[in-house]
Amino acid sequence: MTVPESFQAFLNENPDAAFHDWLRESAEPFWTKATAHRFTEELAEGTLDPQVCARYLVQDYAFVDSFVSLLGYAVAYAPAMPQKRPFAGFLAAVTSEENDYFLRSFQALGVPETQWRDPELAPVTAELLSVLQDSGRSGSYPQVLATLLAAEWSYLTWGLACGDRRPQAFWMAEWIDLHALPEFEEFVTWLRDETSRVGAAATPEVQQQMCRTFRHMMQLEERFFDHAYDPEARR
Ligand SMILES: Cc1ncc(C[n+]2csc(CCO)c2C)c(N)n1
Repeated sequence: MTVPESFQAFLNENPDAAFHDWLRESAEPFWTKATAHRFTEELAEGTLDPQVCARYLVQDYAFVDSFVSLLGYAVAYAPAMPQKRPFAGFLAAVTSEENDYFLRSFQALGVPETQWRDPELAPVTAELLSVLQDSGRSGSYPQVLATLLAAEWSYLTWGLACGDRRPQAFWMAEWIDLHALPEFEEFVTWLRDETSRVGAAATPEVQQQMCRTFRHMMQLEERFFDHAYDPEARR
């Protein structure tokens, strides 16, 4: 089944659909591959190889650092206080509790400081960082929304799919918790509604750009998980 190229055509076929439905469906098969990946399944089952987990977290620490800057752009570009507030609240959370999680995990997994502080970036990480940077510098609120929503909504989706499975090891259990907490779900639900509000009112050109960015992000999210298993793979 193919997804209509424009949001208007998608709406004609699905009159009750929201803009974010079009984004998600247009991002297949990557959406499903990124939200039901072997990595998150092994995380939930507690069978994830600590070395795979360490490799992932080192790259992700670099990712989250750039992600925080993108949230800063969201605060700047958001039209008014009702939108700035949720971004600012989330920004505060990501720069406090989450940073602490990474540092404790690096210690428990035996990752030396030189490695997490100044890691050699995998090609997929470098590509992700440049998408974040380009979105941030674009000056476009819709573009920032599409990028943030891809990263957040996909993580919430696998987080909720873990259900109540929590392995013994804190570096696995807490990584699931971070992406399944009610506060996180509340923020992502708000972000999804905000993206749909802005996307539905945007020009067809801006809608296309949001759709391309969301799909590209999802492709990179899948490759990001793959990399933890096969760091030498080149794609
Ligand atoms: C490659 C990659 N993509 C998305 C996320 C999701 N994410 C980035 S920052 C943040 C805030 C709260 O955890 C969340 C959910 C990630 N960690 N790594």
